[in-house]
Amino acid sequence: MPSLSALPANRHLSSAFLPAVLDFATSHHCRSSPGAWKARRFVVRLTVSASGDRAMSTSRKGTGTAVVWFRNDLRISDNEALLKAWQSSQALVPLYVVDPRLYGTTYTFGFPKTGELRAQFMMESVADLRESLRKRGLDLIVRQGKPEDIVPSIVKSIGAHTVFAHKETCSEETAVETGVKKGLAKLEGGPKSGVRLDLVWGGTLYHLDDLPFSPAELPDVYTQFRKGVEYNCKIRPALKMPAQMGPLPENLPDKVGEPGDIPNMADLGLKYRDQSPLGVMHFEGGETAALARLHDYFWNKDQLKVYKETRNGMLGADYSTKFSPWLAHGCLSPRTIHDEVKRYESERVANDSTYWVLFELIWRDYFRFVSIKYGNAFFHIGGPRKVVGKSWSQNSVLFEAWREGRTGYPLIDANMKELAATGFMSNRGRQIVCSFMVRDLGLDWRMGAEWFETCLLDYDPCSNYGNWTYGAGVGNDPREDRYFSIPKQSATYDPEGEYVAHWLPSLKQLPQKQRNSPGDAYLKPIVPLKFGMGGGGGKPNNYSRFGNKNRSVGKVSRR
Ligand SMILES: Cc1cc2nc3c(=O)[nH]c(=O)nc-3n(C[C@H](O)[C@H](O)[C@H](O)COP(=O)(O)OP(=O)(O)OC[C@H]3O[C@@H](n4cnc5c(N)ncnc54)[C@H](O)[C@@H]3O)c2cc1C
Ligand SMILES: Nc1ncnc2c1ncn2[C@@H]1O[C@H](COP(=O)(O)OP(=O)(O)OP(=O)(O)O)[C@@H](O)[C@H]1O
Repeated sequence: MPSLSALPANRHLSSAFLPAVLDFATSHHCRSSPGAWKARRFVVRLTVSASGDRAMSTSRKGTGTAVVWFRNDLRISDNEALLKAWQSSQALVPLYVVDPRLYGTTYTFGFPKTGELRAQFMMESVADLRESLRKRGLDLIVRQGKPEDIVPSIVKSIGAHTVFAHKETCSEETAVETGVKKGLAKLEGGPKSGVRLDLVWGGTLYHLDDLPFSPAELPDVYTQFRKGVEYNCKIRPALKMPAQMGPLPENLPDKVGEPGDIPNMADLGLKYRDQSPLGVMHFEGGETAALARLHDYFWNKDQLKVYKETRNGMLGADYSTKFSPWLAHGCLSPRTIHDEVKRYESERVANDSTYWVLFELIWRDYFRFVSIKYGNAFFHIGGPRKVVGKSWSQNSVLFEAWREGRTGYPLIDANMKELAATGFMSNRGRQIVCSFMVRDLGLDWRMGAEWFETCLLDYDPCSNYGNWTYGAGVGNDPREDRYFSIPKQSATYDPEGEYVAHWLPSLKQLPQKQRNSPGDAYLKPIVPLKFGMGGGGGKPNNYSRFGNKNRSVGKVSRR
């Protein structure tokens, strides 16, 4: 079987390569059995005891028909819901439901719930999934409506015994799961009809069942979580998927009608808009593009070995992996990335950088598990820590200036323009604009979080609200007063003003050193900075958790 590194460089994977790419897996095995955390306490141990292999069987012994309901798992590789549906049936129907609520408005401030660029990315991902399923002898049924109505109606038409899907954690998504369950229970025969919704866990690096603590006991500090999982758990290998997964049920069109068109932007009530060519790269939705990016970043460009030094950049495709949009929609699984990191470490080099990609993916896991622990508090103004007594302004003049990139601070304005034009912003930029909005403008952090929810290609409720509550001092951060000084951040991360001039062309005419403090040559700052332009202040943050270049990493490195 060809390995990823044997694939064609600098372009998307050809269809001929895809099935082989999807089947790669490593020989790592998981220590825990499902549900094991329930019986365990959080005990940090320095060794991992292997209690047996947990290789997923890929034989098909099922009966009847099953449905796989695709949600934020728009991939074939490492897809346990798909694999289980295939194993438990003789015929399988893949289904994607375009839920109109996702194209409504955000909860508190009424922004578009899904902006045009993310909607486009999602539909590209669905189209790519359909192509890949067709190559495996299946197809994708696409319907518009509420999953609570559509899933049971498809089940009824084809007489399926089980619906397999991935479990989500936030209340909007879990409410849909509950609705689907209820809809299935209402089918002829009621709950006794025996049609089941089988929700499987599958979007994280560490499996929920393998955690050394229950979600309720999850540590409130990231480092404790990370050490707990690193010392006690093994990451499961990406699942092997069968090369062919057909057949579809006989006479499927007679039962359910045509497979259904993938909506265009007008169908979703949106206008087509392309990502700005000024963006870090063009993000194309779908697993094919995701695997091509993984291959390109790790193997062609060999960037993984320097990731930790470059990851705080803001310009260009390769300062960081750019995996997040694909991860958010499940086009790429973190375990696939992990397997590839391990292969890279054995074939090329293992260093702090190769580890650091996993370190960041553990942050992603952490916020997902935190969302289980804290439920809707994650979205409330007081956050997981239920902070009360802080005054939060909703001043629309300040907010509009922030959102449109007109604050008079080039670093803020450039980042906000990049977000609106491309649906992407660097991690460095996100931290800075969040701090400025909350600490300097004193605005309600939820306005920022909801605007990010609209715009980001990689929007994911857990990572977004987790990071916003963290940045606003109401989340999982031992420090409440994390402040990013704009002068310091500009001097460290954009000393020549290249980034700001890229997004604010009028600054190009200024000498490089002046671009981040242009004085009268740019807009008047909308507010003074909390700690002035000196760049210091009471508690500036040059020592963020995100491991910038000023920080010694020895303490967290496992090596
Ligand atoms: C205010 C704010 C809001 C954010 N909202 C989101 C969001 O909605 N969706 C999202 O995926 N990320 C979010 N992030 C996290 C982070 O900024 C992005 O994941 C990262 O910039 C994506 O670029 P990359 O894939 O090149 O990351 P890399 O630096 O290459 O990191 C690799 C992967 O690690 C994960 N990761 C890295 N940093 C974080 C982090 N701080 N929290 C969680 N996971 C992380 C991502 O999955 C990322 O793809 C947010 C950060 C902040 C400060
Ligand atoms: N996937 C998601 N994306 C964005 N926001 C979400 C998501 N899931 C849940 N939420 C948010 O969760 C919150 C749920 O609010 P709701 O009023 O239904 O419950 P609540 O009364 O606030 O919570 P509780 O009943 O726990 O007190 C809303 O703020 C909603 O926007």
